[in-house]
Amino acid sequence: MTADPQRWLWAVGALALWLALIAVIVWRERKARAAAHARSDALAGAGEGRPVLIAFASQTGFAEELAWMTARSLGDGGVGARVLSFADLDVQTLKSTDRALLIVSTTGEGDPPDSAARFVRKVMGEATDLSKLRFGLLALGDRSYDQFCGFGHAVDGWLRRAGAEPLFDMVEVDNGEAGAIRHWQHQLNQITGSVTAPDWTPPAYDPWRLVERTLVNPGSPGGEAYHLAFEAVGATPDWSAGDIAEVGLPERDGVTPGSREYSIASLPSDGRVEFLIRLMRHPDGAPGLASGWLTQDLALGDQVGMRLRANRSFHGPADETPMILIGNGTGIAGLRAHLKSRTASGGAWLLFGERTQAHDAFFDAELQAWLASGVLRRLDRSFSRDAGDGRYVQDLVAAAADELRAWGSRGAAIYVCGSLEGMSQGVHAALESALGADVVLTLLEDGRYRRDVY
Ligand SMILES: Cc1cc2nc3c(=O)[nH]c(=O)nc-3n(C[C@H](O)[C@H](O)[C@H](O)COP(=O)(O)O)c2cc1C
Repeated sequence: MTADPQRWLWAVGALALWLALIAVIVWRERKARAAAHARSDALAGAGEGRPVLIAFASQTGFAEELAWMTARSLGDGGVGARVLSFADLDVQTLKSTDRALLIVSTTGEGDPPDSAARFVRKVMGEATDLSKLRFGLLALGDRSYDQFCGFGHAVDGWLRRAGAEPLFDMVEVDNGEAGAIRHWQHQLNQITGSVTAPDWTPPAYDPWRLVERTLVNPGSPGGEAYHLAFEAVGATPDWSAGDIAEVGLPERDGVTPGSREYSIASLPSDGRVEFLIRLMRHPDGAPGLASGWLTQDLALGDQVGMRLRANRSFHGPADETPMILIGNGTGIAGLRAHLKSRTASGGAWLLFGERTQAHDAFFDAELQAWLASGVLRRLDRSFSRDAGDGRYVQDLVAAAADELRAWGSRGAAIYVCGSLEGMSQGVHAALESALGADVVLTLLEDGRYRRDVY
């Protein structure tokens, strides 16, 4: 114990500052939730009788988008709806609801979205009687993964075991397939008694023009990575750091191959949407469909169809909250948008891994400028192919355990962007060793550990 009054004053001051910071974070979070609740309440009052509960578990925003479209369709058919994220869903709400529509995606290797982590542990971990509940389930997934709609199946099985009665069989959506979504709309019509098919065509693509393309890693032992910039042909829309762009692929042999999603690396204030895209190659060396088209075939001045999608689960925290950004390869794109939107207030720490310092230190000049301005408090990079280094980003996480704990105790939020295999799993394990598995789970459940991995 110290008797020095000045030290005491410093300690009390630091504690007061910390408490104020936490209060601001909680207040901001509440404000955002209150806005969503207000939107939901307006829809809940749309019809007669008890509103249908619509709950979504979304990692990259698609399930959330479909949840609001579902609510609007019900509202148009005279049925009120209440929209909730799985993050806000509890067993009491389910018990007191007679009809629920659940829209859930699967991430990782058959895993639930991060925002559903608490629901999985607290609600699905316990036996419950939901025999008064009737439900419909829309499961989003992608058949190229081993566990297609893994979380959808887990929720379906759990609800049935709890005695809930399905209104119709689970609708599975493979990679946004329009036919399956139309089938879901058809089921909604059964609920509202409506015969007209609601217009659910996703928002049209807007035209954007390629204005810049630079190979950023000539000579790299890794695949070529390109920095691309597109300007809107019409008005530039608004978006936030963490959001995603869907780029429509051109028709080939009469077939439209759908779209590809890329993390946006810029902000509206840049006046353009920027990406960092790796040219993928097939084993025979042929370029990948989307990355080959965007990085090789498309010429400057050419137009593409693109729509921007809110990816709320990767939006940034309040500016006062320190951010720990972790990523590898082209995953720096989404992290760069966050760095661009930061001020020196909360500051950021970037841990980044690539192959070689000489060729793959992406956005180095910008990072140095952010270090100088104080936005970036600390920069740790590893280069796995460099002699004398050989580390991956997860090794940086492991080596910085003490400092991570210190940032954690100041309320920092952790954002991970990059490859799922290897990187995000390795980083997750390294975070668990550094902070403890319980702490990592709590961070995940509190939205202070967010991931955008692919
Ligand atoms: C990193 C990642 C992992 C995924 N893992 C799976 C999976 O294991 N099984 C599956 O069916 N779909 C998987 N998907 C596909 C998503 O479920 C699908 O894209 C869904 O439409 C996303 O919806 P959301 O934006 O609401 O999260 C994965 C997608 C990503 C980006």
